[in-house]
Amino acid sequence: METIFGNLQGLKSSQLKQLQRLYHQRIPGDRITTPEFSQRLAAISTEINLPVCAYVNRRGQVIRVGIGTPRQTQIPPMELPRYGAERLSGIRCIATHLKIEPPNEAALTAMAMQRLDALVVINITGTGFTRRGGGATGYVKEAYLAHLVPQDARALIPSAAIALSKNGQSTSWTISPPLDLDALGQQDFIDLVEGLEAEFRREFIAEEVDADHDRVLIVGVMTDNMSLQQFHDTLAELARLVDTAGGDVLQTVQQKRSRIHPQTVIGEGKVQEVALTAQTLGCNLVVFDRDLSPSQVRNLEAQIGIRVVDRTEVILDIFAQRAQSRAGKLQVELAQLEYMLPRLTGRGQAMSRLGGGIGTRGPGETKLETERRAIQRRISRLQQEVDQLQAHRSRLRQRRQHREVPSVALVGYTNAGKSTLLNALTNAEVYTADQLFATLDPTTRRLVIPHAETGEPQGILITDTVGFIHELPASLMDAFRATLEEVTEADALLHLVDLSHPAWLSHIRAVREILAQMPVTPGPALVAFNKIDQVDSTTLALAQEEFPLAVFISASQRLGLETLRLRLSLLIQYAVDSQ
Ligand SMILES: Nc1nc2c(ncn2[C@@H]2O[C@H](COP(=O)(O)OP(=O)(O)OP(=O)(O)O)[C@@H](O)[C@H]2O)c(=O)[nH]1
Ligand SMILES: [Mg+2]
Repeated sequence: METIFGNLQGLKSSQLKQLQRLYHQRIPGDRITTPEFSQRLAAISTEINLPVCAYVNRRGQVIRVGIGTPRQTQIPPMELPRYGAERLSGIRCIATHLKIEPPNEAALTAMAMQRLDALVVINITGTGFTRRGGGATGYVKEAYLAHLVPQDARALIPSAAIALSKNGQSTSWTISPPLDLDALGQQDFIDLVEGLEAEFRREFIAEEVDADHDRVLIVGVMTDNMSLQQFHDTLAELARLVDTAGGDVLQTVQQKRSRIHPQTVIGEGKVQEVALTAQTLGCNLVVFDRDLSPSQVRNLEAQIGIRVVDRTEVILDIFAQRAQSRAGKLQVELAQLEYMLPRLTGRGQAMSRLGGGIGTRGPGETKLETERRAIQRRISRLQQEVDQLQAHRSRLRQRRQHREVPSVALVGYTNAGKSTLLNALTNAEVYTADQLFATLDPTTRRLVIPHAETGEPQGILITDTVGFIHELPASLMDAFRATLEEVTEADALLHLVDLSHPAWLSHIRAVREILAQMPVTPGPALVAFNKIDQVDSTTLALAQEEFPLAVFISASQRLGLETLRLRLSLLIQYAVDSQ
């Protein structure tokens, strides 16, 4: 098909034919362009008085002709051949430009985004003629040859999260001095691209962190309803989540917006910047700091050209990696399917909205339907299993209650030190780590504390639970209901807070919000501030003032544990009395 891209309005059919005939041109494999081809392109461009771009592959075939600038005619990422940071796309662009000037930044950016082999910008004179028997001449004033150059991508990763500078200084390309067409025609193209690719490869290998780590670009959007502090906390937490999931965060791009862009979350220019940054750094994953709708993911992926995921997907991924027990795996699978299902449906709807016609009939839609039903069946099976699990746990709990052993559930933000505390109090051996969501499965242990009234030793049960996080994905809440029931069924809660974390106050709020959303109201809670070995006196004083009833401990240093036991017994006493 000889499609001419861009706005064709006002073109004569003879002009359209001339443009289409460009597709029949063949450029010798080792030349960037030939004087004949350049003149011909310039002649058409002069006649229609519009810039024209021709895209040529390594075999010298013209694969795309468009009216407009390189930026306007650029190939959408999804249609580009597969390429990575170590390669070029194998496509070059020969563009005409109506003014006498070197390639501008928009054109160079388009080159970088598509990882073009090269960009030739032909300045046209506005005059010229066609010799008898064909052969245009005199249309070209001069030409510029631009191409990407390898750079040390690590220099692009500042510790503070800033985007590429607006003027593109940090993207590396070179532009030749103005060349005449003969000089341009004599450039050895194969030498140029092979030399460049060898360098790109060398650099890529040198900086490759780990082949099976995702190379991640984070996108943060600061909206009016959040403070700068909140925004930074969110981004820092997202970076930790990505890290925990096994990704390397190479860059963070931020945008301030009063409202989220409905189609792409961030604005059009920012999407371009993300695409460019991701290409330049060789990222293979873009992570957004908020939940994305299925159509937002689609739009973004189409424009950026690499996989785009949201925060929930990262959390689900961590859970999937952590799940050890059968129950844990079951609940994670359920959460993942529940997250996936509306996204599948969404895709189906989008496809049907395109209307009937070639490509929309046949197995596409039906396959999706079948897939959807299969997933739904699996979800109900899993849900049944979770119900059984729930019933089993509840029988265990009844047996305990029957023996009248009071119970306390350890709750708190992820990484607060819950498992460390359980281990310190009961000599349990629960896995602890400076990672988010180290624990998925609840562990219950017996703990002996003095009775509040008699002072006699009494046994209670204490359960370590899965950590909470801001905006805990709804699908996780649902899937983990069997596990979370440990929280609602306990007589009382011990709410552990990492006081050494700068966002401790907002962590308390997040935990309380999640507790408030639980179907059954949990028992009374005692707040315990942990990691006081890492806390300065100002913070300590502030916490004491805000939470006069709280206990201060260090689980790992075993500080304040005696006081904690005493306060726990008071809490139990109060909880049991008020039941
Ligand atoms: N400095 C200090 N570090 C602590 C203290 N208590 C726990 N930690 C550390 O905090 C990190 C998290 O501890 P965990 O016990 O795994 O935390 P958790 O609340 O169970 O976390 P999740 O299971 O991931 O939700 C570990 O690296 C612990 O060594 C403490 O009192 N002081
Ligand atoms: Mg834990």
